[in-house]
Amino acid sequence: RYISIAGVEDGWKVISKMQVRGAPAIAIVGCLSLAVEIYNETFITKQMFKQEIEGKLNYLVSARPTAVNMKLAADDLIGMVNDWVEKSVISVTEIKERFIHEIEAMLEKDISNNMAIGTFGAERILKDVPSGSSLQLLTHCNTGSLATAGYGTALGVIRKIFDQNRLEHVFCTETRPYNQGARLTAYEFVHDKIPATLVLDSMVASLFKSRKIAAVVVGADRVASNGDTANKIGTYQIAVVAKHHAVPFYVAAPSTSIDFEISEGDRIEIEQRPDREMTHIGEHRIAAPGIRCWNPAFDVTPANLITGIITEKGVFAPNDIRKLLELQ
Ligand SMILES: CSC[C@@H](O)[C@@H](O)C(=O)COP(=O)(O)O
Repeated sequence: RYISIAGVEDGWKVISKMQVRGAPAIAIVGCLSLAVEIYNETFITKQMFKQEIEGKLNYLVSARPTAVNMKLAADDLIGMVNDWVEKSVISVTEIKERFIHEIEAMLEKDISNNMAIGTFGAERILKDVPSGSSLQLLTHCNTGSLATAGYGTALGVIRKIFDQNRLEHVFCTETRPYNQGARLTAYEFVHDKIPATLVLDSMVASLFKSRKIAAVVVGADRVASNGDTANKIGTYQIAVVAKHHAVPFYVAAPSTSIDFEISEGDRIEIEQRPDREMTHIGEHRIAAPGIRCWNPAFDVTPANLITGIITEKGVFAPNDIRKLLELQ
């Protein structure tokens, strides 16, 4: 479904209600909602522009707390505006135009990041299988075109392996309780005619036992500087089970999902979602009335369960992710 977004208030709502979701898409839609809002506004002074965009970007950051992309985008944009404001040669109109241009550029940058992640990830995963043979993968949640500006992160890696005719099959988890796997990832696989099978979250151990899964590849909402990774609830238990079955476990994430200011995963704020997402499917109640619920939207996979973090700059061992800073 297409939903019109007239400004920041709409942007905040679609993010908070998860009509738009996925860490990169949250940042891009949030920032675009601000671009739309200011497009027809006239600013008298640079200070007025600066104050307005700062307040509104920080408001957008508050829509969902775990994914870091919106926060990093807000910090970058605020930093840029501060620089431009200090340069007295630039008019407020020019600052506004540059600001909107920077936001539009996020779309193209995200797609090119995802293509690079796809290439690096495919290369790494295929290195471990005999040349010319095809492989089976598992993914969790949705990390595709519907979670990014296009192509996808973990799903981009899967697309790349498929494009190279090396994908025998991919399994996607249902991803309870919001069912991003069943609703979105499955949709993208069917749409692109990628050979795929849906499994329940509780089937992963059995899947590893009964099928030869070459690797797990998932996305990230926030990677801490020690490589601990927050991603959709259920990711951690897949990583534990993957370790038991000696299945390599990869996180695919652009540098816009890496938070070098957070030292370890325990410091990442985990969003709690409403009980209703667990107790109901659509309008239909499935849980016994009166039962209490615990509904964290994300969990943190410790770095020692992660084989590699696939970024647009290459694949890093989780404890080496800080090397990415040297490449920026
Ligand atoms: C490229 S999207 C990466 C992550 O944002 C994704 O794996 C995920 O956990 C999404 O959670 P969601 O609650 O649907 O926003």
